[in-house]
Amino acid sequence: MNSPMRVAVTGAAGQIGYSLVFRIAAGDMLGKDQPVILQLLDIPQSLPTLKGVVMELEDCAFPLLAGINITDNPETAFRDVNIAMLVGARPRGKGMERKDLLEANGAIFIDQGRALDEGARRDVKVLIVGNPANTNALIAMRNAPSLMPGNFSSMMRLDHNRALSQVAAKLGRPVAGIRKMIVWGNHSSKQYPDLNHAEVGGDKVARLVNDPAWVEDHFIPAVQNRGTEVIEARGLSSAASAANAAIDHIRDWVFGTRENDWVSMGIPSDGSYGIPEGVMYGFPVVCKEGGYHIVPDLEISEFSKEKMQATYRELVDERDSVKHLFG
Ligand SMILES: NC(=O)c1ccc[n+]([C@@H]2O[C@H](COP(=O)([O-])OP(=O)(O)OC[C@H]3O[C@@H](n4cnc5c(N)ncnc54)[C@H](O)[C@@H]3O)[C@@H](O)[C@H]2O)c1
Ligand SMILES: O=C(O)C[C@H](O)C(=O)O
Repeated sequence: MNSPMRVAVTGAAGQIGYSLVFRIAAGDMLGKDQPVILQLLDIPQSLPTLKGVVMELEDCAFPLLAGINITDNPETAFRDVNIAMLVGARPRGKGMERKDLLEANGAIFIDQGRALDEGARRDVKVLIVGNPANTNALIAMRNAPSLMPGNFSSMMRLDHNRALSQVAAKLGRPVAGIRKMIVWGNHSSKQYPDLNHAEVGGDKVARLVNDPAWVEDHFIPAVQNRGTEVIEARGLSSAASAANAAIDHIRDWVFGTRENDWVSMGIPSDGSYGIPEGVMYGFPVVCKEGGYHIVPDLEISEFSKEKMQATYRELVDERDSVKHLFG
């Protein structure tokens, strides 16, 4: 058996937390031979609820669960962590855009960035889920100057999985056969789900779909607006699918993406594909040996370039509105 890995989850008493922590403890994220210690953070008002979650974790008698700590102090939560999943933040309600949450949520990521900087392992993998995830991730990263930018990521995987699912349904093919999907940019309604490079069974998805109107008028808006649709239907934002995407994101980052495929991750932009440095942007990445690289040399159409720049511009606007929160 390996020695335990420490996994911090913030907002652990919330909806996503309730779907996430049980799956981590069951070994769905780090493997069936990897013990975990859960370091769960929430605000003082939510600690009574969190104690109930801990009781249930105990009652599952998970063989891989080597310890549980709960706290309302980010420094305690992030001490020596290998993985930090920053979920805790307010969700949007009906009629809101995710960026409307910046005011309420942005400041959370100052203290959490500082606490990661102070206490996390130097090779910590940080995933920001709390919305607006890309810009919150930028705030955390900018408040953690002693960690590398590459330690930080934001979640595009739910959008990526939604896009896979839309294509699988359109083609009547198993979702596992669809490869090389991309969701570029911001986790917002301006994101750009791009199926131009996607393949199934060696064929190009775009050729099999053969319906540009479906791509523009159905596929792209369906993926962009799926979060809103879930909120309309449930009265609450996506939780189980978000937790599932967070597990997929970390699992692939740790163990690598499958052969001949890639995933979408929000990562610090480095100038690739005409996206200047300075934002957290969804790119196609291959993960390997605990790291990742952006998939190079993809041919980008004029239509795609325009959409990629539009989602970039929104990220710049978000960044400019929270500059005062950077360390
Ligand atoms: N990136 C994505 O794809 C994606 C998908 C779904 C939801 N989200 C976002 O994830 C966040 C959480 O969603 P949820 O449905 O679990 O919400 P929720 O309201 O059910 O839970 C949020 C939890 O965070 C806690 N919290 C608030 N401030 C905190 C702080 N400073 N430190 C620690 N914990 C804190 C709350 O007490 C609560 O327990 C929201 O911002 C939501 O919009 C992102
Ligand atoms: O839409 C939301 O606000 C929640 C989440 O970001 C989602 O995409 O489901």
